[in-house]
Amino acid sequence: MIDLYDPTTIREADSMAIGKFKVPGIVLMENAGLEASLCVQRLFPQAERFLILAGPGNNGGDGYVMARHFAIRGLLPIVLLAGAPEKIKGDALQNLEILKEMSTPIRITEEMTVEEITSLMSESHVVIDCLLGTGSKGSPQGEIRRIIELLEGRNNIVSIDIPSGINAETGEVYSPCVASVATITMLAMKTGLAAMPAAAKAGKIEIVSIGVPPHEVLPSLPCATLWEEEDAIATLPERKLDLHKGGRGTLLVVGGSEHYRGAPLLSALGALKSGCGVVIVASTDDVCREGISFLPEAVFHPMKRENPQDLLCWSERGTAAVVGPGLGRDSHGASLFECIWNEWRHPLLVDGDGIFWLNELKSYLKKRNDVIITPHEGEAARLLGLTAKDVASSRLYAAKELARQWGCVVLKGHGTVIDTISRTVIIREGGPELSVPGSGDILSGVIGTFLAQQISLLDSASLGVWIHGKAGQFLAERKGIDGILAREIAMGIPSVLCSLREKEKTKH
Ligand SMILES: NC(=O)C1=CN([C@@H]2O[C@H](COP(=O)(O)OP(=O)(O)OC[C@H]3O[C@@H](n4cnc5c(N)ncnc54)[C@H](O)[C@@H]3O)[C@@H](O)[C@H]2O)[C@@H](O)CC1
Ligand SMILES: [K+]
Repeated sequence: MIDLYDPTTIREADSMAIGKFKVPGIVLMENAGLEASLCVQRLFPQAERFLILAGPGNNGGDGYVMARHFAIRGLLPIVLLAGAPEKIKGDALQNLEILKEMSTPIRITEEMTVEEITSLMSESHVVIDCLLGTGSKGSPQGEIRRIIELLEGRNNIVSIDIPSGINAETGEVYSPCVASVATITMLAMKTGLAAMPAAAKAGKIEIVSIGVPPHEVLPSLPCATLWEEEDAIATLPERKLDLHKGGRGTLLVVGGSEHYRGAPLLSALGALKSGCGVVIVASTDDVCREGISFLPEAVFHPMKRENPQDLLCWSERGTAAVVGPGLGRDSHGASLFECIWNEWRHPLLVDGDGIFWLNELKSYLKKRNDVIITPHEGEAARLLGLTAKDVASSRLYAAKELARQWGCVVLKGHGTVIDTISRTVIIREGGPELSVPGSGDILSGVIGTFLAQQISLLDSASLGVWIHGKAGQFLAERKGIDGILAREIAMGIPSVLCSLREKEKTKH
């Protein structure tokens, strides 16, 4: 698990290092710049010529320290001051004054032609982006904007702390924005570096010390966490030797309609391939009849769509339910959804058409605190009254807002965000191979399986998304990212689980 912190928390940690631990700010900057310069050399051992683009704040200050340390090592740094050099103050100014006494070239970009700047960019082995850091606000303006535009298309940029032009809190990407091959970030990882779309601008991320132990200055609870394999291993349900299929959970899947017959079957397949004990597919007569040959391991309950209460006969045996895959948008779909939402007494996952009905019927629904909703960006946008573009540009914010309304949300898409108001998890496993029809149905079954085994909402959602993503990744490695069928993702899940269990054994 990688802990993530927003810029406000990082600023408070810097203040604590200065105030409580009495480490002067200029010493923090010295450590940050020295460590960052060493890190750049580890990443580019052959590089000799470094172009340091420095903005007016302390991010620029880190750059002057880096330039000095490159010069000490006999390398060739050049510093370009971008944007209002008269604004430079404090620790950054002091480091600039030191550098001015040395022979390192320092130039002001406003006094240079585009050709001069771009040829320096091309001649350098590494361009170092110290334009904007965690103190930046909104889209880059003025001279900094012009310089970022000149960086477009270069593949030798390393950003310091964050790529200039991202929002380090929300993961938003402004225009223009630096796209880096690596980002060297100070003290701890920023939330915006892990969240899409900004994560795609950061490249490889390295964390360097500012000379104080992070746990001494950062709060014990991070603002968000980035899940890793060890988290999936730690969350796996226990498997005793005398395990009975009831111990693997009993999941009710409610969905399917005239035109969407496959969705509940794929959800059930996802559940069975994730180790669910009993899966009951409650659907139309047709789906149940045809479903038996597709998935004989499932139990089928042909629904009386005019009498949704009939489904509640599974309340005794069932331990969780998924409602929505292919449910349909006719009045039967509405009454089935309303019945399950208001009367099902076990944890519930709402996906697909269930999310449509959640939005339509919200004023008729009882308050529940045991529900996971799994919208993609378009569905999230409808729930929030925003556009899909708004949601895509600020996924962390959208997930938090949905969690405020519904308790636990899985905002699907690359860099899935899971939010329960008090906790935020980001999962980066999986890629474009997962954007295929039925992939979300499989995911609903995977998460439903863990919910049915009494794992918490947050852990069920995180484990389900991680495993689904990893199964996609394994497939992509063997078959590429095009032409994957949703059922192949499900078929890959046992190998993912097996590899997690193997690693679990070696840990004990
Ligand atoms: N003690 C500390 O606080 C430490 C800070 N460090 C560095 O300091 C950075 C934060 O420094 P600052 O708070 O000075 O902030 P920044 O260096 O991020 O930038 C603030 C400056 O940029 C200008 N600016 C803000 N938004 C802009 C925009 N959209 N377009 C153009 N100009 C804009 C502001 O006028 C201000 O002068 C960190 O990212 C890190 O690199 C490190 O040196 C470690 C220690
Ligand atoms: K930067």
